[in-house]
Amino acid sequence: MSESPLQPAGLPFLKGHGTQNDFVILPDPDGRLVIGPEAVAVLCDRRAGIGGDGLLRVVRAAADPVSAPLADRAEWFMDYRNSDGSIAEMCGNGLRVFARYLVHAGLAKPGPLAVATRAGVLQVRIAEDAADGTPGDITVDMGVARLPGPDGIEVTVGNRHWPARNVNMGNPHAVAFVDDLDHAGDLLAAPLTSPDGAYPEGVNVEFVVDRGPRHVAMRVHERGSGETRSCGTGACAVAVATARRDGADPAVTGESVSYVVDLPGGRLVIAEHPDGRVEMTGPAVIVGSGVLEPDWLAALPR
Ligand SMILES: N[C@@H](CCC[C@H](N)C(=O)O)C(=O)O
Repeated sequence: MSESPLQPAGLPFLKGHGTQNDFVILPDPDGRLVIGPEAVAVLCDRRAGIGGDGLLRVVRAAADPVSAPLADRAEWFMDYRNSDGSIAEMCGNGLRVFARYLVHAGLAKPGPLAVATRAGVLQVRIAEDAADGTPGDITVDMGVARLPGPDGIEVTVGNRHWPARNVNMGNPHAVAFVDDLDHAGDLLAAPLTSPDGAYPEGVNVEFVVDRGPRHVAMRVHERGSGETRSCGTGACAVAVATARRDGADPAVTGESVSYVVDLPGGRLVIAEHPDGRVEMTGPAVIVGSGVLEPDWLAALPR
C-alpha cells in the first residue's frame, strides 16, 4: 500500500461488521491511498493482519476516478475489496457498515444517504438509535435483481448436486435449495458450478433451507472470501429466488413480498417491491479503531 504523502504517525483504521460479515475500514477521504490486492489480502488476514472478510475504503466520490462520474449524486464512494484482494461490484453488508462508519465519524446523519458503489449509486436509510442506545437498523435499496440465463445451473459439493438459480444483485449468485445446510460440507473450497464457463468472473454460492412461511436460512461461499457468516447481496438473491420458487413475483401481483433470512451471523429482512427494487434491512456495528504501525505499513506488498 502506498500513500502520498506517507503518514509518519501511521494509518487510522476501524473494524466493523454487519451480521458478522466483517470488514477492515480505511478512511481515505481525499483518495490518497493506493492499495494493491496483495496489501488488501495481508490487511484482511486474520493472523498476519487486522482480519476481515473484506476491506472498505471510504473515499469522497469526487476523489476517485472510478466514482468521479457519480459525484454529483453521492458524496461518498464505497471502494469494496474481497479478502483475497479481488474487486467486487457490490457488498450489501459492507454498505450498511460503510453507512454506520460515516455516522460514527460525524460525516453523515441518521436518515437518507446516497452512496456510490461499483454497482452505481445506492440509497441507504439509517434509522435513529433507540432510546437505550441500541444502534438503529440500516436499510439499503439494493436495486433490481436480475435473473439472467443460463438455465440449468448446477452446484456440486462432493457427491451431492443441486439445481441452482442464477441471480445477479450487481454481483453474481447461484442459489441452491438443499434439504440440510450441513450438506454443503465444510465449504473450505469453492463449490463447483456447471456448465463450465457459466460464471467466467466467479460466483457467490448460497445454500438455502426453509424455516417457515417467508422464512429461510442460508449458508454462503463467497467469491474472493470463502465461507462467511453473512452476505447481504446473497440474502437478497436468496429472497428473490425463494419468492420465485414460491410463485411470488411482486411485479405480477402488485404486492411487495418480504422474507426473513437467517444466516450464521444474524438475521436480515429482505423485501422485494412491485417496481422490482429489493430492500435489505439489518444491523451494522463499529467494533473498534486503531492505527496501522508505520513500519508494518512500509513492509506491506506494493
Ligand atoms: N459479503 C458481501 C458480498 C461481497 C462480494 C462478493 N464476495 C463478490 O465477490 O461478489 C455482501 O454482504 O453482499
